[in-house]
Amino acid sequence: MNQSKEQRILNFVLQNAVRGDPCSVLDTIDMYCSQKEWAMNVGNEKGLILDKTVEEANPSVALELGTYCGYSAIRIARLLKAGAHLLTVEFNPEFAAIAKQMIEFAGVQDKVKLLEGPSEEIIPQLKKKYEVDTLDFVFLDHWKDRYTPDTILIQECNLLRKGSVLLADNVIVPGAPEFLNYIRNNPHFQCTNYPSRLEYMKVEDAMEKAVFLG
Ligand SMILES: O=C(NCCc1nnc(-c2ccc3[nH]cnc3c2)[nH]1)c1cc(-c2ccc(F)cc2)cc(O)c1O
Ligand SMILES: [Mg+2]
Repeated sequence: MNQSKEQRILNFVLQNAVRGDPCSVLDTIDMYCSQKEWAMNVGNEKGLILDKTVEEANPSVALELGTYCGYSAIRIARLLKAGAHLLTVEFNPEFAAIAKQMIEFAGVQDKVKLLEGPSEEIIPQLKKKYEVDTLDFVFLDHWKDRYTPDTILIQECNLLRKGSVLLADNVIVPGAPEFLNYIRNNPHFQCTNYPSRLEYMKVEDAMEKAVFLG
């Protein structure tokens, strides 16, 4: 049975990156996906916006929706302070299996908890089952039509506190118009747009930051 693209990316990392070195894993994924096969990792250009937002938020508890191969989970985890952790949600079992291996190879597995299943099921379990009080940072990078319902669900589950930071990928391509409309017209959020490029392409994309005002 021939390999999936995600398996080829993982194999390229296992053979070419430095075990235990997150930056080496990120650079190797970016090299493969810019030279050999495009893949929907946040990439290095939008990755720098993600880095700055995570550093500014300096979260104790972070949530990522949409793990994919684990690129942004590694990107976030490498910046977390001692004792901080990232919960990342992946719906697709094949993606989850690849991401688990990628995260372990990068050596950040102690900071990352990979949760398999649909976000709409997992979000309501975060307080009781995963012992979350509130989320300091949320990275939205899953199905674009889930950004709005999951942002509403996160609020309904009382998971945000004054100053919680949401960052959404792909608000131009593939696009999340309903989310932009929802979040920019919501008085409980202070929004900032960060124009960028679609990963590995000369195509315009953007990220949207939304700070919860309480
Ligand atoms: O679809 C994307 N990302 C989503 C993957 C995912 N990985 N996991 C999930 C999940 C996780 C829990 C869930 N719970 C419920 N639905 C769920 C979906 N979704 C995506 C697509 C593109 C893209 C751009 C241009 C193109 F021509 C084609 C594609 C670029 C990007 O940066 C993306 O992030
Ligand atoms: Mg994305």
